[in-house]
Amino acid sequence: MRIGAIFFVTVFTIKLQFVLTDFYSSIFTLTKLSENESALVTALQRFITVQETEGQSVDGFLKEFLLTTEKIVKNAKPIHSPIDAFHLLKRWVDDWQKCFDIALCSECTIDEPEIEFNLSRSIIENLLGGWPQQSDLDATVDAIFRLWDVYEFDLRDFLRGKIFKYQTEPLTPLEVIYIANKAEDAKNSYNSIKFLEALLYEIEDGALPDSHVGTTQLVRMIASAYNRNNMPWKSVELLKERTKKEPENKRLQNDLKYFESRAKSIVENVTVLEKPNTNIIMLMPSTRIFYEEDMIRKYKALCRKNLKSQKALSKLFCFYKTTAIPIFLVKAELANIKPYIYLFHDVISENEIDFLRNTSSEMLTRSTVLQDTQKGTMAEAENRISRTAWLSDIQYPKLEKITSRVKLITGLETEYKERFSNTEMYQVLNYGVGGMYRPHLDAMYEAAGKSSGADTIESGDRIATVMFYLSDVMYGGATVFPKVNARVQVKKGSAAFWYNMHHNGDVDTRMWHAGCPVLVGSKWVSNKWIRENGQLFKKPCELIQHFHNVVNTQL
Ligand SMILES: O=C(O)CCC(=O)C(=O)O
Ligand SMILES: [Fe+2]
Repeated sequence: MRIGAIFFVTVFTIKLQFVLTDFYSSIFTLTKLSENESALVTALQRFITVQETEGQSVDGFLKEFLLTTEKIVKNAKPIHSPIDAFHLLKRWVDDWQKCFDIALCSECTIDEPEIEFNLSRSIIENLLGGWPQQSDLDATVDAIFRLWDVYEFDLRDFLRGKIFKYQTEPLTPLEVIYIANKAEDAKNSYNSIKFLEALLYEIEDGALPDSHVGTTQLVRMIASAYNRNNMPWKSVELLKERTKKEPENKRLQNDLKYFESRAKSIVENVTVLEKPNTNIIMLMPSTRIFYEEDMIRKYKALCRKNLKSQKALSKLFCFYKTTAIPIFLVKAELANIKPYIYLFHDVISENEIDFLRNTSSEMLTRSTVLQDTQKGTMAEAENRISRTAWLSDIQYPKLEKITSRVKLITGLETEYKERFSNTEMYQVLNYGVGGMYRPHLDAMYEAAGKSSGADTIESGDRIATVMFYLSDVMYGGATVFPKVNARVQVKKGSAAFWYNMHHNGDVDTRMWHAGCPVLVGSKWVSNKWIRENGQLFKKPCELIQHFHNVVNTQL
């Protein structure tokens, strides 16, 4: 019986049809996790009930966790923000795992509730293609730091679950300390101290509960962090303030004495806690692309502008087409003047968007970052936090209609073929927590850190990009062009179009662009890359006039 049980569990565990290497890299996969949590709750409820009916004592953690999680799952909200993702992953990686560990029983037989409960885990793991790991949680904390760095949202609001006008469940003090510790582990004292200070102020103001962590303990943690950063005078200041409130506290007095002597012994006290250079480069050090500081500064500034009001946005680069424009555009290109990015509104229907997203969904959960690298290069895969699916016009003839529309709006040949093609398959992307695509050029040439494959030799390079927006995003996620100071806001049903190459075949190095980190929402886009092949006798732009009623180039 016992051997049977072990065999049964093992079969379920190893019979994964596909393996998800991570969950954080797409909001879609995180949503799958959230949708399956109620099955875990049901399994835990059943486990507790059976144990109680059998007169066995039930572990206190299980009962308490069930109570809180039942409520959360009942009122489950979509996974929109990094806070939602953090809560979800923390539960799956730490708490649910702890439940199964508690119920793990090597001596049990198959008819015992422990086996049934652990089996339910294997079934769900099998269904999902994996179980979230510590690395998912770490990536989510990284995303929080990256988003704070780029968007500079109010940290105290953030702890209360508020990101600009979006409101979700607050972080618990223990969760904030967890995040602060992760920053400390990454030698990022600035973030660690800022998160702890925000927590202290929130607790002192009564906005967050101080359960589990007393404010005294928090003050001691902050003081010691300042001391580690050669700012013992700051530790002294904090503790002096605190000892006034708790004159009897011996620990505080001891700490104070120690920091006072440290302050005296240090010749040069640091006066300001330096914000580390936590730009997005440092988060993915293995990339082969080196960014100029200026590019990153502009990238961040453009991403941030995205959060300003529509009114402020409309002052930016703005350009309307008339029937006379195409000629003017060609001239502008030849004269090496500012390149243009066209924005088309309502260019893809709800029905087509659903088709692209739904058809990709299953592929997204199967595709791993590694599979993605087979199409591009390692550097390309590391450059973005998203999941990717490729849909071919041949396999899905419904897509041909969209492809002919691309031909109409661009004036370029767009037929998709397996070889010597005018275009590539549709690439559908869903971004993850803080998901982004770092600055890059779409053309495949070497200097952009990409290697070109056989298809590039046969079909030519990516002469132009048409990118459809398949979702709205509440905050963040704009497409920005740091070298030409342009930004395209995410708008469901719109498409952006630009040339990646000059008419002489050289890559247009002004067209560096990036997907800004997604702050709140789930961003879906689809690229249709147009190749050089077959475009020789085309006069790009000419056909735009036939479509000018859907053209709006306001960026
Ligand atoms: O998502 C975005 O805004 C940019 C995506 C992009 O540039 C790409 O997929 O090549
Ligand atoms: Fe791109």
